[in-house]
Amino acid sequence: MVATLTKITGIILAGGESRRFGSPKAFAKFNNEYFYKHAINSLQKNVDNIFIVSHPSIKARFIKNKLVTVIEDPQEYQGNGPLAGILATMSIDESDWYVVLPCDTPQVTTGLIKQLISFIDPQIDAVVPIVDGRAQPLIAVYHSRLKDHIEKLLIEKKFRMQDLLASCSVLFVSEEDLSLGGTEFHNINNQEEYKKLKKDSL
Ligand SMILES: Nc1nc2c(ncn2[C@@H]2O[C@H](COP(=O)(O)OP(=O)(O)OP(=O)(O)O)[C@@H](O)[C@H]2O)c(=O)[nH]1
Repeated sequence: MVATLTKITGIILAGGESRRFGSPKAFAKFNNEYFYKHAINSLQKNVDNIFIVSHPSIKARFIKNKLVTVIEDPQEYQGNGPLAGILATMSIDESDWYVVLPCDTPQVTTGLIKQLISFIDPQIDAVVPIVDGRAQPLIAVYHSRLKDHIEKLLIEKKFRMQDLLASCSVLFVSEEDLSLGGTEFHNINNQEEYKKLKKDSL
């Protein structure tokens, strides 16, 4: 729970197809924990509640509890990418801010999420890190006022996170602004990257 009256919800995106990986990435293991569990661990001390947004075929496999709810993408946008998952959560949960995480960055930390939240400012719509010169919109914080805008983008078939970033007020934070361990943003797309992750952690 955060120490202010601002309500913050975590969104774990787990509705992708994992085609390159070959099986649902949320249930790959790192350090004896499912990938999605690492996302929960990094969020739980920083947010008031957590939504996992997944698809019907794997929804039942996630462990739910008082903090964690599992939902699906809106049917009309299933398979259209992360924006639908963010909208699904904003539509049923009333928070001020939403911390978004993918389910395939098992090295994400509580400290990183805490730092991202520390940049929240009522004047902006989103806090998005820039790592290795690239914006990281799937490990970022979004204000609830973006809900109608995200819905409009989806109706217009603008499904890319970039479409959102280009049309709202974003505070981009650099690697220098964040004290990083270096691996927090590493996402796992295929078996080769997964093997390397496990090897490097030995
Ligand atoms: N809720 C939701 N999450 C998604 C969707 N598409 C991707 N994600 C999530 O976004 C993150 C990054 O996804 P990607 O690795 O780009 O895509 P993927 O579909 O999981 O994998 P590939 O099929 O190999 O492209 C992962 O956590 C996915 O589960 C979607 O349509 N809905």
